[in-house]
Amino acid sequence: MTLLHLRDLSVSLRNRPVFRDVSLSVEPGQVVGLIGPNGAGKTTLMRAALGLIPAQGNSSLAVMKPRVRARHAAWMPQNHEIAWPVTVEVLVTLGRIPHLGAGQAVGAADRAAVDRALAQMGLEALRHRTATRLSGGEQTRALIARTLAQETPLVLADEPIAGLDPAHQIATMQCFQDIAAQGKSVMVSIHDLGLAVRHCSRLILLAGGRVQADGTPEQVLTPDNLRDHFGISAHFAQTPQGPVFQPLEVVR
Ligand SMILES: Nc1ncnc2c1ncn2[C@@H]1O[C@H](COP(=O)(O)OP(=O)(O)OP(=O)(O)O)[C@@H](O)[C@H]1O
Repeated sequence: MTLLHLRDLSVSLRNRPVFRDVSLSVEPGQVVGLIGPNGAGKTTLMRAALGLIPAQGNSSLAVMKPRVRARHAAWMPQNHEIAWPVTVEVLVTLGRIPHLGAGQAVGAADRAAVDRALAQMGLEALRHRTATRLSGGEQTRALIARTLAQETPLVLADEPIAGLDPAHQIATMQCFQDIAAQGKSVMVSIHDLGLAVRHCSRLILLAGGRVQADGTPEQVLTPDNLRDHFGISAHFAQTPQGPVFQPLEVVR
């Protein structure tokens, strides 16, 4: 079952084309890293795929009714600010709203999903703290937990690991791999190519208004693509500890 299908998706913002004719499918079991330089259109692509902004072409998510879509795809936006001074537990429980009927109270299954999400993000000790009084990285983890609590087949996350410490960056990417191993999929925009090559099964390189490459990290992070679309050179090696990618120099 395809979890996301985009066909010829194009977006212009204020009459400026951001990207055009993007076609792709996301199948179960994938951690898809959406990569590209600043302003390439990664956020815009995910928002258009979700139907949050107008687009030309087709997105299988955008045509769903909001309630159906919220059970199919969870969305973590790039802005990691929390608006309300609720506890972490309450914030994460908000992820269960798509699963509740009108007026239906949170039940045992919802509480279990919240507990799982808190554990996945290592937030048990913070569950009764006021979310707005957490550190920036802790707030980000709470928002990831809310997204996970939705327990959808597909997760779309916009730079979720930005601002996390190294251990939590790795743990979060491993959590996404665990989700994919359950037959779900995660699409994540990410600037840290070192973590992307280690934890993403597939990379989609968006640049110059187009998908420039789509495949395994080895297929996408070629010296030519790194030079042409990121303006860098890099060291990319397979090691006994897995693939290691280190950006080296700006080459333009
Ligand atoms: N509301 C808007 N109105 C007009 N232009 C916009 C708007 N939002 C984004 N853009 C433009 O669309 C382009 C793509 O922006 P987008 O945020 O999708 O890029 P991105 O790849 O996510 O970037 P980053 O890596 O910096 O987060 C940029 O040129 C940006 O200036």
